Amino acid sequence: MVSPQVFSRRESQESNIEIPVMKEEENSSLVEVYQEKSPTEANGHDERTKIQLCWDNVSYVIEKEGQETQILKSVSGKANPGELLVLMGSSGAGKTTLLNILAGRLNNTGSAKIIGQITANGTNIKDLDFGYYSAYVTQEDILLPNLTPRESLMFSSRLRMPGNYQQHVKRVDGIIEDLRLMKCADKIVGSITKKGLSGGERKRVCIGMELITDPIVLLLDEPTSGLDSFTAEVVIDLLIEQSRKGRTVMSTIHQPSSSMFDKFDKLVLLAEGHIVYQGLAADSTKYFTKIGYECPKLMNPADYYMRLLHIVDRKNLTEKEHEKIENIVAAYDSIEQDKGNYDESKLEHLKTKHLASPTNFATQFMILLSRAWTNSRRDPLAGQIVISEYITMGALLALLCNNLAKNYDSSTTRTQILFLSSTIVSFYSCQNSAMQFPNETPLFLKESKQKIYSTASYYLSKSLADIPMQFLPILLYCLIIYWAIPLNDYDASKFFIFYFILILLQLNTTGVGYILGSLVKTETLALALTPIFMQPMMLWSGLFPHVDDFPQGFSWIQYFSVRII
Ligand SMILES: Nc1ncnc2c1ncn2[C@@H]1O[C@H](COP(=O)(O)OP(=O)(O)OP(=O)(O)O)[C@@H](O)[C@H]1O
Repeated sequence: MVSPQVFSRRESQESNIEIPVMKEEENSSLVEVYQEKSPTEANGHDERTKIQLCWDNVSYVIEKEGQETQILKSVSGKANPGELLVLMGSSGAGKTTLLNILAGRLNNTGSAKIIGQITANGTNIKDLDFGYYSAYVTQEDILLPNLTPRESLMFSSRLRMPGNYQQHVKRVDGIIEDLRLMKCADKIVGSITKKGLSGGERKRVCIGMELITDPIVLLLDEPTSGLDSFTAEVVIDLLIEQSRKGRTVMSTIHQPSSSMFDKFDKLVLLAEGHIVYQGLAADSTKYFTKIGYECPKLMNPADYYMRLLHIVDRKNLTEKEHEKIENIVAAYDSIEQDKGNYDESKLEHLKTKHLASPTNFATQFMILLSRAWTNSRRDPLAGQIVISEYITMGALLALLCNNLAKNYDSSTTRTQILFLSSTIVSFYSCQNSAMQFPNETPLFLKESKQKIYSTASYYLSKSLADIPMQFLPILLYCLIIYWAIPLNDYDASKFFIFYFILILLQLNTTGVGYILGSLVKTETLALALTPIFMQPMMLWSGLFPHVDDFPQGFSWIQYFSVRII
């Protein structure tokens, strides 16, 4: 077996797009040089496995309020190994839908139906665990903001691939080199609020995260969106390089520059759910000239196609738009060609393989704990805010109630302070954890869909990594109010009981916060949702009214409250 680097060195000297096939004698001599297992080998893929992905008469039908809408209209086509195939078309033409169907990310539901079949080397992808062979790079960059690219890739490799530490390091170094990430490998990824990597670097890291498993089919949704034309071209160059390693690379692209367009191997143009061109990108202008739509000489063909296929209002097509699309579709349909059938019979028949995590629960937990801890300790501001919240509230309470002990009838006030303490802990914990979660939900959903780890290992590791930043502020709060007021005799054991009860409450409401945070997509919504959920829990916590005064049959509700007294 040969490492991918060997392939890339050999192939970079080749200018055409032929898929390199190694001769047996070359292969065996290289085995002696490269004793290390390549990622492909580690994943169980044969080094020479190549996939032709075909889609045959695929339709996607949505049913809404009794009305059926056909998003994809019986489209057929194929993507070959060793080529970069680009999907283009006007907004809403169905590019992402097709890509998602090919990736196996869309399934039949009550309101959506997929018709037709998708095959990989002639086998229906439903009969394969296609995730084993393919990878999908989403339009959004799904990365943890406080990790570096090297750390992100390393955690991903350790979670997804077998091997020892040295093998993971080697694999990650190879990807960093392949994707030209050397300069930024040890910089923090960053986020909207925290400066980090540039858009192009971030996108390359996202591609690297998917290349960790050495997929044979690489699907990408608009990897160049939001990038300037130069950076976008760098991304395209990298995708071409990846395809030359024998991968089948398919990507949707918005508005490529003309020099970028010239680099595409194959082009699939979509209009209103129909494929209207499929073939060599370089031949597309000739084809459109032939059917009566000549691209002006000095115009970027990509711009021309976008204008030609542009529809102002999809629901109300003008007569002119309707006629134009009908003509282009009819011209394409009239071409006699084998559009969606598997024709690379020399490619190996794929066997059903199942995605199985290479790690057990304990390993997943340890890697996830280390990742979550690294990510959260690099965000000191969040911790500082939580500490200030508790210290401020503790100090205010201590200031107002510090002569409580002198007051002979202070039991009511003590009860109120206990209630207030439980409210503070519940609110802050719930709110802070709910706000954290929307940022991590896309990563968690993506990784759990890829069956990289179990939900339990993720939840446990996350809760444990958050503990220091949650236990410490509560300890500071207790130290301030318990002795300053004082809430009890100067008895250390009672102090720890008080602290312990607040910690239990904190763990509980943090869990509630995770649930709320996972229900919404933004921090703002999570913030808005917290009081809606927490306020009723305060209402029936037993302070007003007392549990004994609850309506008959409702006493159970006290257990769903922030009650600690
Ligand atoms: N589940 C769905 N329910 C209703 N409509 C849908 C659904 N999925 C897709 N659509 C509609 O199908 C059309 C095609 O969507 P798709 O995202 O595939 O377009 P696109 O070509 O990728 O567009 P863009 O370039 O703007 O991302 C759009 O009009 C979209 O609103």
